[in-house]
Amino acid sequence: AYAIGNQARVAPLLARMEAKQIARSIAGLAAFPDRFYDSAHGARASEWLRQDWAAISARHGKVLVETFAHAGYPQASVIATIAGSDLADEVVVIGAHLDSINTHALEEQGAPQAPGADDDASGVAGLSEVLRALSESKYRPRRTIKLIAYAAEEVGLRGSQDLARAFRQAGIQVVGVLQLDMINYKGSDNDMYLLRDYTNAEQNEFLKKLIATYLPGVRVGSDACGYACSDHASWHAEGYPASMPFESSLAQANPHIHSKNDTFANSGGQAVHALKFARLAAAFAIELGSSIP
Ligand SMILES: N[C@H](Cc1ccc(I)cc1)C(=O)NO
Ligand SMILES: [Zn+2]
Ligand SMILES: [Zn+2]
Repeated sequence: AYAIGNQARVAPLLARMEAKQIARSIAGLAAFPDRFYDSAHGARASEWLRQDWAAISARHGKVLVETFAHAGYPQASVIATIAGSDLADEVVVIGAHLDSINTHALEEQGAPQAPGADDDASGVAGLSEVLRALSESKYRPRRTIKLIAYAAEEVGLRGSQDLARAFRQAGIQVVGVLQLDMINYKGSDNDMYLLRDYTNAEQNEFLKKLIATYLPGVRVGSDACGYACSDHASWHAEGYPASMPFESSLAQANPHIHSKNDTFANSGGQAVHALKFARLAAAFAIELGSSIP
């Protein structure tokens, strides 16, 4: 059952999370000409993130940062693992995708052709801020927590499909998955829209309770993609509980995505919206990571 019982730990940790850190990470990722799954840039972005996560988590001392290579293309997924204590064989996953589309446009003086600031540097940057908060507080969960930046989402959820299948085949007990894909463009009145399709309804209710408990004032709606629109669907397909809180309603989604105009400036030039999602992801990881079994 979903329990909320770690307020004493979660509240101060959320308070230490900052929009400016998320903005820094978005800038680092959006600076690549593209993060296409099959380009040299895309492979370099993966290595950049591995190094960034290793540096962020060094002070924790018990975070393992590794890459997961995929067959057929150079971009690797990046995984940060915080090993659990007494329930270590149960795993909580929070994810985002590292790759961007490739516009195949001529490079204009090296100007980024596919910065993917919102789709999905924002989600990866949100994970980086969760990692920083967990590392600085030296948090030790009961269950194992994995932060995953997936390769190759834009070309058919290929990175997360490899990972979800590998976890299923290894019989890994994933108790919950949260996907952050596009979290920084505030296009609608509500702050978050929980996707109804390819997700787990009970876990979505738990997310609403987490928001009510830890994110007062954040307004939640729901919507449906109508298709497998991000990596949560890969985990759902393997029978794992998955959820995706989205930045806006479908109708008011960021119009700049999948173009060279998906810039940080076009997502408002700040990461205040993304911070809400990063805090939700941290609360999800800690409460599910340490709840009573
Ligand atoms: N298809 C998704 C974008 C996307 C995701 C959810 C919704 I609602 C609308 C649009 C994508 O490009 N993910 O990388
Ligand atoms: Zn996309
Ligand atoms: Zn995306």
